[in-house]
Amino acid sequence: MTTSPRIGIAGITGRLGALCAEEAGDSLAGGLSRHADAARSITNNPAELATRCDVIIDVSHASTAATHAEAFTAAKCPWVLGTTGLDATAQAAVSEAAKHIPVLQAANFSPALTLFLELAKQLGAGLPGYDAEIVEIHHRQKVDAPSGTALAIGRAVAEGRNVAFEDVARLDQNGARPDNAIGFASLRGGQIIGEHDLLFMAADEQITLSHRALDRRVFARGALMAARWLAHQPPGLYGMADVLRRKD
Ligand SMILES: NC(=O)C1=CN([C@@H]2O[C@H](COP(=O)(O)OP(=O)(O)OC[C@H]3O[C@@H](n4cnc5c(N)ncnc54)[C@H](OP(=O)(O)O)[C@@H]3O)[C@@H](O)[C@H]2O)C=CC1
Ligand SMILES: O=C(O)C1=N[C@H](C(=O)O)C[C@H](O)C1
Repeated sequence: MTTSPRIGIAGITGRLGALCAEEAGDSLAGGLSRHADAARSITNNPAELATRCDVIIDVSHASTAATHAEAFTAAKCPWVLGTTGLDATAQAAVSEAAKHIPVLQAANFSPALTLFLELAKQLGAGLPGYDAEIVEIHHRQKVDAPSGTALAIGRAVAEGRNVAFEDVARLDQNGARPDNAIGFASLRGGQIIGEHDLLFMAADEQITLSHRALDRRVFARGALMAARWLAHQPPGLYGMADVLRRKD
């Protein structure tokens, strides 16, 4: 393989996929869409895209994840998966694929948000007994809620507290909060790119960690950084923190 891997984009017609294609520049080897367009090197066949690429960035739709897992595994093609909203079956297919090919799964490709997750874990560990709530706001077209990032933040807090996320997450549940609960609230409207707040609240003080994506390109640039790194890794399941920790 050359040092600049050939990159394919699944979801190339989408808001983020189109930006990833622009950021890939000359490295772009093709795209995947439900509507093939040979003139633009866009196929509707994931297996075909995989034969043309050294790595695929997937920012499409949760319903495609299991099919993509199978196709990219068969082609031995590294897979950067940024799509959110996967159900348990799709997530299991991702984990299975990572036994055979390099897979980098990240709900948020922003470098700052990646560090936010580490801070969330630290705050979870350091502030036992504080109520933790996550508020996220996105554009009116977003299909999944809570956002993948909000869920990742919740998982980081739970990990810091050494509790099982499934036991403490209050998804779609209001009412009184039991100890250790992690609450979620989602707002949708306009063209907001992505806002996440993590609040820790006690009777006598409160701390809030906030992230605002101001330009969707922050995700596209992070996805490209991840793809160029993942193309040279052995099979396994990676995250954005692995990319930021790289020594090169
Ligand atoms: N990891 C990260 O940093 C980020 C992740 N995301 C995630 O990336 C994904 C895409 O986001 P975004 O670009 O805003 O979404 P869009 O809806 O703009 O794009 C998704 C593309 O996926 C394709 N697609 C394939 N199957 C389906 C289906 N069943 N229903 C709808 N679309 C389908 C569509 O292309 P076509 O019609 O041509 O097939 C569509 O253009 C989401 O899961 C989002 O949460 C978003 C931003 C940042
Ligand atoms: O759909 C989006 O737009 C975004 N999705 C990701 C998520 O679900 O967390 C990341 C980002 O917030 C934008």
